[in-house]
Amino acid sequence: MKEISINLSGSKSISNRLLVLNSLFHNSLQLQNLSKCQDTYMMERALSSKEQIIDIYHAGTAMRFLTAYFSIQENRNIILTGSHRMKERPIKILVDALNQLGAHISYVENEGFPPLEIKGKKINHNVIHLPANISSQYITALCLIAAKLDKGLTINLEGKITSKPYINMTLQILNKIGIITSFYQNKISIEPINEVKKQDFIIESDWSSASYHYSICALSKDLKIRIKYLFKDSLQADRKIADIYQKYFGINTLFHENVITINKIENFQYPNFIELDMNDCPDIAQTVAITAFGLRIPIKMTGLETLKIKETDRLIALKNEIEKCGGNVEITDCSFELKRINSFRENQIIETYNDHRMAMSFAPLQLLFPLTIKNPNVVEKSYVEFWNDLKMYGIKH
Ligand SMILES: O=C(O)C1=C[C@@H](OP(=O)(O)O)[C@@H](O)[C@H](O)C1
Ligand SMILES: C=C(OP(=O)(O)O)C(=O)O
Repeated sequence: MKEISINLSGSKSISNRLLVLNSLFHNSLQLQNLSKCQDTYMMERALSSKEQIIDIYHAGTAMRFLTAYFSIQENRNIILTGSHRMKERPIKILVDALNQLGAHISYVENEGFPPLEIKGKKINHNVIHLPANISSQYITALCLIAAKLDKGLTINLEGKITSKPYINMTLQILNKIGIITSFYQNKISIEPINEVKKQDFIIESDWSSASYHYSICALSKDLKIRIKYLFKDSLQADRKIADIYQKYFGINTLFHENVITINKIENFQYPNFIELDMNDCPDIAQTVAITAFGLRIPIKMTGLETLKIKETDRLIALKNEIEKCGGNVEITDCSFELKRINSFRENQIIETYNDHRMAMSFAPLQLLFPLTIKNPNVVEKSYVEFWNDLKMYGIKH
């Protein structure tokens, strides 16, 4: 059996939260294993920028978290902008919430979308209501600045809460650095604090990046993959990949100290049909869809209402590209169903629509049949070493 060892960099979600907190709390945190990805670079660059126009390119977390961050930087006026796609990703819920709290944010081009003009000022109010069904990043953005407000913040969430583990991640990070929070039913409360203690924070590696190695393991003949610095008890939503692949795709995960090993379970009985709610972990929907396609297992995923406002409309992108390769897909606004898998159509050119996860989720299919991934460098948004790591499996771009 071939054994491969992979070293991933830190979680992009954890890294981008900690960078904002570090900036708010005078660099009290000594961060280790920070993500090397482009979205984290964009966050670092924005936080140290002295410019008036700050461009965060494709980074959703940077756009949302920095909107809140800059709104409380007194005496600083900036324009926060991003890529063409970022200007299509909605931000009104967060802007309305911050303005209701006392911030001064306006739209430079289209109402409800970046770019934003943010006039930093002291925020006076400390209770807010906002819809929770569009993006958890709006809620995280508010949580990150909450302890810096004089009276802290109470956030009342309305409707279904999407991507909830990401909110839990934010609150657990706040707790770890000494900020008191509570999250009960639909109400989050965060207490004010002036300073946090000087401390080290070691960032767990990125489970979303690990998901592509799970897919490779599932589509390979016989592989054992070791991935460093991933934990059973993780802050990350996409840790769920281990459970999904164990249950449906026959991949066993062993958690050792500081490292996991994954391999195929012998004589695994694959299901005839898979049904999954992905509302907690939207970023691995593409990985799971492609593994199911490669293994020829029909699958229905629900809870995907946020996929259409990510780097691209991921539901349409998945349908288009899977159908090119021989699948039959039906989508709605919030679901994806791979109904039939005909014979694989080789040598297709896979469009990536500027979405890193389209490139990375389709790449493992090359273990089964040849295909070409267009604009392979999009992977840098979250996983700079992706193609280098895939060379170890003989997968090239
Ligand atoms: O808070 C975070 O770090 C993230 C939250 C999720 O976004 P939504 O809450 O918009 O689904 C996820 O898709 C994104 O990649 C990262
Ligand atoms: C959706 C993603 O990122 P963001 O929303 O932060 O741009 C992602 O990484 O899949």
